Parts: sequence; structure tokens; C-alpha cells
Amino acid sequence: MTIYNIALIGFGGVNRALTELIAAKNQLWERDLGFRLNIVAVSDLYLGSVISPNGLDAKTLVDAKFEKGGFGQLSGGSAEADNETIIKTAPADIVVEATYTNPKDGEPAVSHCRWALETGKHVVTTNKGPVAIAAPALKAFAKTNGVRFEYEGAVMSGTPVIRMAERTLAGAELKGFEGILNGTSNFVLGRMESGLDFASAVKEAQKLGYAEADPTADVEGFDVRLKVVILANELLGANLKPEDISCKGVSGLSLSDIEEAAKANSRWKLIGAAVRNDDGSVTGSVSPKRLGLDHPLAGVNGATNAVSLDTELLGAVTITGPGAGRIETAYALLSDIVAIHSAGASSTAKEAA
Ligand SMILES: NC(=O)c1ccc[n+]([C@@H]2O[C@H](COP(=O)([O-])OP(=O)(O)OC[C@H]3O[C@@H](n4cnc5c(N)ncnc54)[C@H](O)[C@@H]3O)[C@@H](O)[C@H]2O)c1
Ligand SMILES: N[C@@H](CCO)C(=O)O
Repeated sequence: MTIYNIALIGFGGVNRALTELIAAKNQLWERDLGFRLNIVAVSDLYLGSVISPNGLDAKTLVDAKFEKGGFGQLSGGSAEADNETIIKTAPADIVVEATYTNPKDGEPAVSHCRWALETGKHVVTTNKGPVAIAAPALKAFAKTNGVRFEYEGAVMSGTPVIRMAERTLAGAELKGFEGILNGTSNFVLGRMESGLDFASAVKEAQKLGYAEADPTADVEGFDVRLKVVILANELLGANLKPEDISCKGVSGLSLSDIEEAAKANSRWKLIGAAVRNDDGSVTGSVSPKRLGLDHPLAGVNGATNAVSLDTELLGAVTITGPGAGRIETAYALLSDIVAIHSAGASSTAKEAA
């Protein structure tokens, strides 16, 4: 049986949910997946940091109501979040990066990932910043150091789109994609269809754990722009940067726009898309579109996401599922760890009797 020692960077909704899953399901994973997870370090800007080489009890971590700097009370803890020391020195096989997404330059998460990879640790992340902005460099660090950089949850939370498109649809010849790639804005549009005002709908999305720390990224389309960059670069072999993509969000839509669309048997959806042009270049866009009710994406509701992949050999293949949510996104981290495990990375982990 394999034990992966993990270090959690960020202890907000997603990494807490992963900790809850560890507390509830480690035994099941041991039986069904062939490994269990042991949390040896946690660092969070608000709570501080802690290293425990033998492992922290996941249930205690979840149940304790830590206040600001609260990790300082734990043995091996500090009230400060010393990410660099934690990442470089904790006896971890895998660093789980789930701090906030910085849509401008991806920092400090880019550095978190780089420190981990440079010190021979795998990285799994749901953070879109480092993937959209620095994936080529981070993949190169991973390769040089014989470890993996995995980020399935950066695009559609736990719904598999990256590995599905890359592995299961290999050879189908992707020409482009369009999709609903932000749970918060889709949830907000749906609530506005029920008559709720924009600001109250955003507050609901925040309470449900869908929204970014700054929900401007959700409603202005910046979050979708990062996801379009990730998919276009990963699946269409593009080399796009966020600023290459035209971007308009849903904040300009009023209740009367929504009502007008409904009267005309249509609905507003925030669509992220990219297409390969005849000259081989790739163009991406993010904008609200009024879709007829017969459009395949018109019926995608709430925080659900969907992406329709336009392929040469199969035509359109649509993947749909949760696009946000704490547990749903923690599942993406588990799926990344399963990928690492399946790739035979267990040589870097402790083999227990
Ligand atoms: N929640 C979702 O549905 C979802 C889905 C897919 C991807 N994501 C991404 O996953 C990441 C985590 O999401 P979340 O919902 O847990 O966010 P969150 O805001 O609940 O938690 C982020 C945590 O990171 C901590 N943090 C911020 N900066 C830090 C730093 N420099 N060092 C250490 N800790 C720091 C904060 O204190 C907070 O506890 C984000 O990048 C988000 O975009 C979230
Ligand atoms: N805030 C994002 C989280 C998933 O990336 C959303 O609402 O889709």
C-alpha cells in the first residue's frame, strides 16, 4: 500500500474539502485506488503554517475552528504562512496548490508550483493562474525534476475535460471548442431568470463556494478567459496569453435583457470559445451570447459547465458536469493524484507494509 505525503498550500474551500474527503475516505481509497493520503504540512495566508512529519489528523484539522494565525497553536506550527519554507522543506511527495487565482500574473501560485517542482515534489492544482500563465515553464521544471504537474480542476472543476480530450479523444482532431466555463456566472444568470437581482445572485454564488475570492473575475469573464487559454494551449497547441483573447462578461446584462430573451425563447449564456483558423493560428473569445432554447448549451443550468469539442472525425462531443463547488473541485485534485499514482510515481512515496 502506498502513502502519499501531501502539503496543502491554501486552506480555503477546496483544500478543506480535500481534507474532509481524506478524513472520510482514506480507507476506501486504500482499498480501491491503492493509496492513502497523509497531510504533513499546511500553509494558509490567514491561518499560518504547520509542518508535522508524521502527519496531521485530517478530522481534527477540519473540525478545529482556527482563528487568524491559529496554526501557531499547533506543534510545529507558526502564525505566519511561510509558504516557501513549507514547500521546500516539508517531507511531502505532492504539493496541493489551492490559493487564490491571480488572473494578472498568476503569482504567488506560480512561485509555489516552481518551488515544489524544483525540490522534486509533484504539484496538483486547481489554480488557473499558474496553468494559464506559466504552464510551459512549469511543465519543463516538472520534466527536469522527474515529477508531474497536474491541473485537471483548473477548467471544469471535477468534470474531466483536459484528460478526456487529450487521452480518450486522441486522434479525433480537435478543430475548436465552445462552452459554458464559469459556474458562478451561469448560476447568476439562472437566478436572474427567476427574478433575483444581480448583486444578490452573486452573493448566493459566494455562499455556495462557487465564486472567486474576488467575484469580478467571474462576472467580467476573466476567469473564463484563463480557461480558454488553458484549453486552447493544451488541446489546440496554441500559445495564447490572456490578453490575446477578447473578453466581455455578464455584468452588463440587466433583468430586462434576461426577460426580453425569455420572451424570444432564448437565454443569455457566457460563452468561452476558441477555433483553429485556416492558417493554423488559434483565436479565442469570451462573451455573453443569446442562445435559442434548442441550442445544446441553452439547457445547462446552475453551476454546471459544458464544453462542446468540435472534432474532425466525430463531429461535436459535449462534456457536461459540475464546474464549481468545494467537494467537486477537491475531487479534481484526487483525480490528479490518481493520475500520478497510475503513472507509476509510487517510487517517490513511502511503501508501507
Ligand atoms: N471553489 C471552486 O469551485 C473552484 C473550482 C475550480 C477552481 N478553483 C480554484 O481553486 C483555488 C482555491 O479555491 P477556493 O474556493 O478554495 O478559494 P478560497 O478563497 O476559499 O481559499 C483560498 C485560500 O487560500 C489562502 N491564500 C490566499 N493567498 C495565499 C497565499 N499567498 N499563501 C497561502 N494561502 C493563501 C486564503 O487564505 C484562503 O484560505 C482558487 O485558485 C480557485 O480559483 C475553485
Ligand atoms: N469561480 C469559478 C470556480 C471554478 O473555476 C467558477 O465559478 O466557475
